[in-house]
Amino acid sequence: MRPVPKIIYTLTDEAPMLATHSLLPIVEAYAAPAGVEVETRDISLAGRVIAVFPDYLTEDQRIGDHLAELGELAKTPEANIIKLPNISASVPQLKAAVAELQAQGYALPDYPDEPRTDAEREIRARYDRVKGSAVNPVLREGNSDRRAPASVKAYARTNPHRMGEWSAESKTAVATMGADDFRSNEKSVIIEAEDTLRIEHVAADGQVTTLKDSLPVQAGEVIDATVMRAEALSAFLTEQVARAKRENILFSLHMKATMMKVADPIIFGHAVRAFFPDVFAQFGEQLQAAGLEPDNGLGGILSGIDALEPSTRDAVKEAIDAGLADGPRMYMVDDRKGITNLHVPSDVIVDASMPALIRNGGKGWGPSGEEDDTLAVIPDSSYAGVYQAVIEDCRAHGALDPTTMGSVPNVGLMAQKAEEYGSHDKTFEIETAGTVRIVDSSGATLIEHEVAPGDIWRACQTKDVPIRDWVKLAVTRARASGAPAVFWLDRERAHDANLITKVEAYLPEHDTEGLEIKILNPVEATTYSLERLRRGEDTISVTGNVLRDYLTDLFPILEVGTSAKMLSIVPLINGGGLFETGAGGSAPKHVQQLVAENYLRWDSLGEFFALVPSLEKYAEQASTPKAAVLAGALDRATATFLMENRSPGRKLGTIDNRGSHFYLAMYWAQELAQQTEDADLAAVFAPVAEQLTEKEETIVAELEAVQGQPADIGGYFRPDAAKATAVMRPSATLNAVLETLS
Ligand SMILES: NC(=O)C1=CN([C@@H]2O[C@H](COP(=O)(O)OP(=O)(O)OC[C@H]3O[C@@H](n4cnc5c(N)ncnc54)[C@H](OP(=O)(O)O)[C@@H]3O)[C@@H](O)[C@H]2O)C=CC1
Ligand SMILES: O=C(O)CCC(=O)C(=O)O
Ligand SMILES: [Mg+2]
Repeated sequence: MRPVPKIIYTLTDEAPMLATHSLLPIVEAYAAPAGVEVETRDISLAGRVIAVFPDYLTEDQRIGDHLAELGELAKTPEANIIKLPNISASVPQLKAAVAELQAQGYALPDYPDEPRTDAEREIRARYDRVKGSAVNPVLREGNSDRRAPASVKAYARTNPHRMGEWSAESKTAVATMGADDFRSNEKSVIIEAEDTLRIEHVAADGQVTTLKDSLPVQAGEVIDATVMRAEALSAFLTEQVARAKRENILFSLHMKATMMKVADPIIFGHAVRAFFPDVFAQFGEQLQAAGLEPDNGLGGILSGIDALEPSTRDAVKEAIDAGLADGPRMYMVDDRKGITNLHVPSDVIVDASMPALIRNGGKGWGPSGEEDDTLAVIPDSSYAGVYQAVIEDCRAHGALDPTTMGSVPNVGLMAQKAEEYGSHDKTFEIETAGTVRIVDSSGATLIEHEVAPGDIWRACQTKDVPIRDWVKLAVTRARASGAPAVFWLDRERAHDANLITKVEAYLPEHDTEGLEIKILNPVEATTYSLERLRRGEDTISVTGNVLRDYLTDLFPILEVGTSAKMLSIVPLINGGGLFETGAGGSAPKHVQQLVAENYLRWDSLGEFFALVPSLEKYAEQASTPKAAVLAGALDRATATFLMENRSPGRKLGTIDNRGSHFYLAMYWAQELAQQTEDADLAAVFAPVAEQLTEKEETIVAELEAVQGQPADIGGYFRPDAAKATAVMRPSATLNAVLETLS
């Protein structure tokens, strides 16, 4: 028997999770009369921690492994999952979540920084399953289609967001290595037949150590390996610190330590060392002995500093202060709290931070709250040139204009952990000089690199089925939109050269008559797309997984001010649907604001946009035409919502997330009451529409009345459900109207 179709709404973290406490009851209430089944699954950071330690917890504390369950579901045609952003935890975030759960009575083990015993290694392995980007790669069993809906572009054209001015004299620049990095050392092969490979280190004396004994591969799969040279990386970072100081601009490092969860924290650690050379020259050994590694940032060192004996502790603090005073001014995460760019590896993630810098006229925030030009350091040169090209374009032509600019939607290759995003279980920090090689089952070496201690070696894999599907999706989108499609691939890069042969082989499988399809390297593609963008023209970017991540924040943030308003669909390869909400993250700053002043400025447009295709998919999966009626009405309601400008304001006194949900509910009910496709639904929703419309003033007043005082949600990573619901549903009038639907 086939499983009963249902929509799975994910419970995640931070702002989107709080928003769910208000929005989901509306969705459930509206779904019920249409016979649409909606269920939830908990994939929050706290939920995932709980799920991997059942043996440490009481029966009623346990949660099943919902992520694994959804990962299996995503491989079936029945999948219909609405995925909100979740925390991809860095080590400091993971430790904070564990501490909160322990304080709530969950007897979880501490996170072992340096596991020594087998028991500790086993605990660490469980935490490693939760760490970093552990959710998205499991659910993304399809490629990505992210774009700004036409209604959002129309809204931005008439209500443009603020864009900082760009000066031709701006000293803002991107610094990247260009040699001895991942891009320049990359080697790539296409696998001919299914096999199981292994990764080995061969020391100078011939001793062979297995780094990974089983790497199953399929025919047609692209396997790459590359290495970043530690010595060159250190020298490069030291030079950038000096350059920022010399040019008197802000120093900032932009990485993705949450997704590249092995390589990027190591690179982050190198940057901390480069910024504070004296700290590590003088106290490196003591810090290491106390487990205070720079990979978890300056914040990790400062928070564990009491482990040092008092005189050393004070001397380290002094040396850090001296380093901050002597070095260039640092780009700040929060200047009032003294949180620098190098405090926490997850605070400044490249996808969200670089566009924010560009949107702001190339200015970052310095230690005294001042705005200034910035040296943005992106060590690996694979994609850094994209940002440099945008910066040069803005310097030459000024800021982009949201009232006239076109759009750059994205078709991204991401299925089955494609490319760099699947590299973390194949990334190694090298201990001894020698070579690292990938060997097939016959013993033949496919790829090898010479390595030195400290080098970061990594392998990536990209399966053939996803590549084929990606080419098809690109053609489908080009046909549907009429825009040219550009594959951002670089013939000079080993992996990309292999992808180009596949793209050239698979394109003829489709009808491309009349379509404009190009292959350009990332810098050329940026320039080409920007020229068109400035002329108001649209250009589809067809990219690999990392550029997908980067560009689906970059262009939306420039075009419509935020990536929260993106439509983000993942047509799953086996026929199901995954509907991501927006393209941004879980907005920790918004939670701080809610707790401080009971105001949540999270914009749920991404959720509204995801619900429409999810309901359409449900209509098809469950043969329930009423679901399609709900979808159509929601689509029209969302357009009204945008036109009437019902998104949350940024500040107290306007409607926030909760008020925006009320308006959506009102417009949605009005549309359902008015439509003529389904008389039953029209009859059910007529009184709801009438009451919501009539009571608008009362409901808005009830929602606004709570603003301005602190709110208690009883936890950050795992709030108390009843408290969070009370905070997020403060309008008795609205709740009573929704109640009539149940
Ligand atoms: N899909 C996913 O699951 C993703 C998860 N993450 C995770 O999210 C967390 C935070 O990452 P961070 O780098 O701070 O990026 P965020 O996208 O969370 O934050 C950057 C800023 O984006 C804006 N923003 C994002 N979404 C919305 C929304 N719906 N409504 C209003 N504003 C929004 C806000 O700023 P402003 O309005 O001031 O511009 C916010 O402060 C991390 O744990 C990260 O790993 C990150 C990306 C994607
Ligand atoms: O999975 C993550 O950590 C972040 C995902 C992300 O930023 C994206 O897909 O745009
Ligand atoms: Mg992203």
